[in-house]
Amino acid sequence: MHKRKIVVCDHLHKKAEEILAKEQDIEYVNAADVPKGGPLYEKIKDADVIITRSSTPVDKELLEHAKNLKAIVRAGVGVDNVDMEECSRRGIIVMNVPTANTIAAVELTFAHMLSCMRAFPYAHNQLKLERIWKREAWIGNELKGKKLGIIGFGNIGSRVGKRALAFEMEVITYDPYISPEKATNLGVKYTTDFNDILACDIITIHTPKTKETINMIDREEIAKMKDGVILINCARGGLYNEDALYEGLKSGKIKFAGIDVFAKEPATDNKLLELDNVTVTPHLGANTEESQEKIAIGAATQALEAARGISYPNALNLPIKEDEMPPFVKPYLELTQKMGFLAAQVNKGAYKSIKVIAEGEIGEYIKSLITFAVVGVLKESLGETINYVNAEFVAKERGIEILSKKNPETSGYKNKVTVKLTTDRDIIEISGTIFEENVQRIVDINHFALDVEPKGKMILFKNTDVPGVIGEVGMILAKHNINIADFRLGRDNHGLALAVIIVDDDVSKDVLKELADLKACLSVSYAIL
Ligand SMILES: NC(=O)c1ccc[n+]([C@@H]2O[C@H](COP(=O)([O-])OP(=O)(O)OC[C@H]3O[C@@H](n4cnc5c(N)ncnc54)[C@H](O)[C@@H]3O)[C@@H](O)[C@H]2O)c1
Ligand SMILES: O=C(O)[C@H](O)COP(=O)(O)O
Repeated sequence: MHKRKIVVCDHLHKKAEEILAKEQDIEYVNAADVPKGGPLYEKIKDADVIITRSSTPVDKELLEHAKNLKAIVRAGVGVDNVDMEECSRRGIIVMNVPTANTIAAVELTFAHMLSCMRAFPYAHNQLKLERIWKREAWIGNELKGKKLGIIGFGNIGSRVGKRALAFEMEVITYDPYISPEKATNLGVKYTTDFNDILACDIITIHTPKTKETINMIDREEIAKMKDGVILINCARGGLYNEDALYEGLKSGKIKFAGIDVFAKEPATDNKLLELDNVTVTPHLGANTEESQEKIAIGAATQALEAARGISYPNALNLPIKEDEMPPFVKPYLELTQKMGFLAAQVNKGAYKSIKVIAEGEIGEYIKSLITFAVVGVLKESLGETINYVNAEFVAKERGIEILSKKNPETSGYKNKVTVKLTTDRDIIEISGTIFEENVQRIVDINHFALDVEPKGKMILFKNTDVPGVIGEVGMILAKHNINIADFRLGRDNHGLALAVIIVDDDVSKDVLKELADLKACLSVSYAIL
């Protein structure tokens, strides 16, 4: 039996191994202790799926060594260690395991906040390491009554807000991507003015690391803050500019900072460590037994599903989210892919453009239809290496123009999709619709009206519409023991006809040649759907 290989690249809770190691169809490799770079590349060179945490940089170099990789499971939330664009270009699906570590990160945020308020680690060290009992040296402050500014009000930020209210703090949040009610319903003030956050006593950030959020707090922002402000970062290093943070802490403008994450990790030589008004932890936001167990179960289960090609839960770079679409859309997507595949088999040549025309309500899903059409067309030449993630990248790289048109007006069908494939040799246009009960039908090929189920072995036979042709075609097929399962004919007003003949048996090149040699034949092609 061919086994699919799953490699775990970082330390996970033992539950992951319990789930993965017992599966008969899976080759499980634990590479958590394998050094990054060459030794790890050796382990992952034939992996189907890898599971990583933030310590494995999933960059171009790693991907270059993982030629068989189909999916990556990031056992956690942040995917800033993953080159998403490169993964998409290569058709690799990236998933994360959101929410499993939310509470762990929320509670660590409070650990830092309280530690900053009471200089907890310094008092602790003085007593424990120096055996000095000096109570008067450690006068702290209380959370009660302080104003907390939360940047990013997602899973973690919102729960930090909820708990801060229990500490009787005044809470305000800045997150332009949520509805204000998400905050106000909890009793948290919502602002679109970042200055309101900068005016707070304590500021904590809970956004992902993106182009927009890197250096979100820099010298300029720190200058606007209250003297003696406290800053917490349990999200990602670099969201607060580390040089600016260092200067602010050194000058006393920032009274204390609680930092779990660093721009470069491991951060053993980070200059923030020299200061005596920071509390630091080595990226422990997700490190609780509870959170790691949940993450391990989630990551292992997702990796199994992906390795078996069953599903891709929490996929981040899939352009199509089928579960968010109304049920009528899916059959159209499938039909569109089949029409693309049929078009590519019938119109062989160098692809110039792929156009999708959608009529009716289905037009709302034109982007997804395009993806499916492109996958259908390119599957003919690229086989299984093309998928919904890399389809448009690959098409662009090959210089294939992708065109689309939405037509709210319909031409007799409630919804209709047309795939038009232009190659250096020909143009083919195939239209299809879905009838009641999800029945897929091709209703037009190059302006010949037809009614064909897109399924099985199909001969497309174009001829001058003269008597006797059907008989001649039937005779040739019978002579070669090819059984006709269905015969559909489209005719135009110019004396031409197009037959789509569905057959039960394989059709050889010789048979196609015999058909092509018939006097009335204008073209013949063969496709298997
Ligand atoms: N220290 C750790 O170990 C640890 C653990 C878990 C998560 N994290 C980090 O915390 C981050 C947040 O996690 P989450 O689960 O709450 O994610 P989430 O996606 O639920 O929330 C992120 C929030 O940030 C907001 N946001 C994005 N860009 C913004 C911007 N420019 N300004 C303001 N808000 C913005 C989003 O709208 C969203 O509401 C993760 O991306 C991860 O990097 C760190
Ligand atoms: O983004 C996350 O989920 C956290 O930063 C945890 O990262 P880790 O899995 O490397 O601890």
